[in-house]
Amino acid sequence: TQSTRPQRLLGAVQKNATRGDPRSVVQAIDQFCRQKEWAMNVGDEKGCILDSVVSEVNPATVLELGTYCGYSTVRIASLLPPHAKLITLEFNPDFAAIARQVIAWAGLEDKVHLVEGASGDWIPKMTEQFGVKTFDLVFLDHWKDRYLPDTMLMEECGLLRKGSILLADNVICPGTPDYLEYVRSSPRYESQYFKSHLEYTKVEDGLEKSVFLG
Ligand SMILES: Cc1ncnc2c1ncn2[C@@H]1O[C@H](/C=C/CNC(=O)c2cc(-c3ccc(F)cc3)cc(O)c2O)C[C@H]1O
Ligand SMILES: [Mg+2]
Repeated sequence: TQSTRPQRLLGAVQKNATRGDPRSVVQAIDQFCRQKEWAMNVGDEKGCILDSVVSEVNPATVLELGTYCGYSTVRIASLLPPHAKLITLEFNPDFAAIARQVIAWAGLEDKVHLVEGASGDWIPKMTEQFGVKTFDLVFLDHWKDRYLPDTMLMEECGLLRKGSILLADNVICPGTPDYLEYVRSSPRYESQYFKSHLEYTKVEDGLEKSVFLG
């Protein structure tokens, strides 16, 4: 039977990356996506912006919405301090299965909790299930029409504190117009756009970094 693109991406990691070396996993995926098959990972160019925001925030608690194959999960987790926790939500079981193996190959399973399910169902359960009070950093990279409703849900559930950072991928391409309008016009956020390019292409895209002001 035919393999899927995520399965072929995992194969490239297992073939070209060194077990326990997150940077080699990231490099193997970027090489696969540039040379073989495009895939919707945040990629190397926007990935450097992601790295700089993670390093600056130095978060103890991170929430990622939309794991896919685990590329950004590995990038983020590899930069976390010792006892920090990254919870990543993925509702497609096939993607989740691939992501688990990518995260394991990188040797980061102790820092990552991959939860299979929909963000809308799990955001309200974060505190009771994982003992998380608030998130220091949220990386939004799931269905683009879910960014705004999930942000409002996180506010309602008290998961954001004064200074929590939201970092959103694809605010230009494919685009998240309602989310962008919200974080840029709301007095409760201070937003900044990081211009970049759609992963592995010359098309414009960027990340929006928004600080929750409480
Ligand atoms: C609500 C919810 N809960 C849990 N997991 C969720 C979820 N919604 C999606 N997910 C999971 O996240 C992943 C979805 C990500 C959606 N990302 C995209 O659709 C996406 C699309 C492009 C793109 C750009 C130009 C083009 F021409 C074509 C594609 C680029 C990107 O960087 C993207 O993130 C996989 C899915 O199972
Ligand atoms: Mg994306």
